[in-house]
Amino acid sequence: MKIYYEDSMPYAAEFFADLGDCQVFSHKSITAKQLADADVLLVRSTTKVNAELLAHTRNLKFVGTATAGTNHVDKKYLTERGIPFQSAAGCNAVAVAEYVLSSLFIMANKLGWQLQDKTVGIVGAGHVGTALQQKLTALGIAYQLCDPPLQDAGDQRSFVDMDSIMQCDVITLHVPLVTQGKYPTAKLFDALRLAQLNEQQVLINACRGEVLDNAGALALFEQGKKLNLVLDVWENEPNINLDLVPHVALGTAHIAGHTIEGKARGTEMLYQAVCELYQVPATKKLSDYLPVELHCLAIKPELSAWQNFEQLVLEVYNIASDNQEFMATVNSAEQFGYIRKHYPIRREFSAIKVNTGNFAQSKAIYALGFAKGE
Ligand SMILES: NC(=O)c1ccc[n+]([C@@H]2O[C@H](COP(=O)([O-])OP(=O)(O)OC[C@H]3O[C@@H](n4cnc5c(N)ncnc54)[C@H](O)[C@@H]3O)[C@@H](O)[C@H]2O)c1
Ligand SMILES: O=C(O)[C@H](O)[C@H](O)COP(=O)(O)O
Repeated sequence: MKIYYEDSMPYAAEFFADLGDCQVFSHKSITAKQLADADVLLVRSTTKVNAELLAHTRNLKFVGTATAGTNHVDKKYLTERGIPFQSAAGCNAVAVAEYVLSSLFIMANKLGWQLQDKTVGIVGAGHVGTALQQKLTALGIAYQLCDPPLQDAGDQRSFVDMDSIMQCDVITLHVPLVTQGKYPTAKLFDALRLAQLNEQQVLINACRGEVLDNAGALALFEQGKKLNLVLDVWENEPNINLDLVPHVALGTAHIAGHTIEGKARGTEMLYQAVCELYQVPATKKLSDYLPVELHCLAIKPELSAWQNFEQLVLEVYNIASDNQEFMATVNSAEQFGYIRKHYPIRREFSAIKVNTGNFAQSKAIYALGFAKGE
């Protein structure tokens, strides 16, 4: 079996080496001819999988993306050719939820907020939206959910419409990029909707850049409109609109899902899918490879409950550092790609033990996802 995998998939060599002849490739240089003998093609979102890329493949039996988003894959074309496809749904939901939580603490400091008084509007209540819902519940922060497709499908949670979402203090977007159908998400936040936001609201986009009209946002900024935007994703990556960058409150290079766990879980999910397809027992698991985190944090009794929540969250992931590097260095498509490719190892809360002692809010700390200390 000839397996081609993208070089940004952590632990791909460890997972796939025994299954066949593995070839690692870069999205920058891969050609249709090189893939001619592929049986299995494994990518992340930087490789566009379409008729052009697969033009020479004759034996292709599986395409997988180790990501949640699938808009870089022409699924219709794969179906027409009868090639099974699988994504890694949910692999990085916790990572994105932790990114949003870090943004909330930093934005609360900037705006002089008490987070416990604010309401978060979650648009898209799938894997990421639900992971975020759980963390907000742990902290006792109010939220509203908007997800018409899930509501139609009979999800029993309580949902609101976009008009109610527009009243929330924070609006955070977690939808796939959908260009057609009953509930499209492309430019869901167009210039008209952006103009309705007031200067006390915060809008976070950590799903796909095309869900928010970047040119529209820039035009509003240039007209003097004050918007609090947190952008992890940008239209037309990696050729993003660099003029927009200095206007955003927090900006990052599409790394919300880039914890080591989030990325590696994607690889593991594709390993399981390939094993199933080839009816080989899946004997390897992520915990065989993930570095054991020895870091242990402690509650500080002299701080309030909310100060403790904040110090724990920011100790594990502080978006302000990523924002600082992004703002200082992003000046081209190449640099955008460079930041992503060289993103330092980031862990999820679950890798960090917290000693809570007799802290009254211990339950909340563990419900946030931290591991139990002594
Ligand atoms: N920035 C990152 O690193 C990162 C990481 C993970 C995912 N993502 C993006 O975020 C998206 C969501 O991820 P997920 O794992 O939660 O996916 P998911 O499929 O589990 O959930 C998406 C939810 O959005 C809902 N939805 C679709 N159209 C909608 C609309 N018009 N209005 C409201 N809700 C709508 C769906 O019903 C679904 O429940 C992915 O498709 C991907 O594009 C980005
Ligand atoms: O859709 C996803 O899973 C995320 O956007 C993911 O973080 C993309 O990561 P990349 O493929 O660019 O490494």
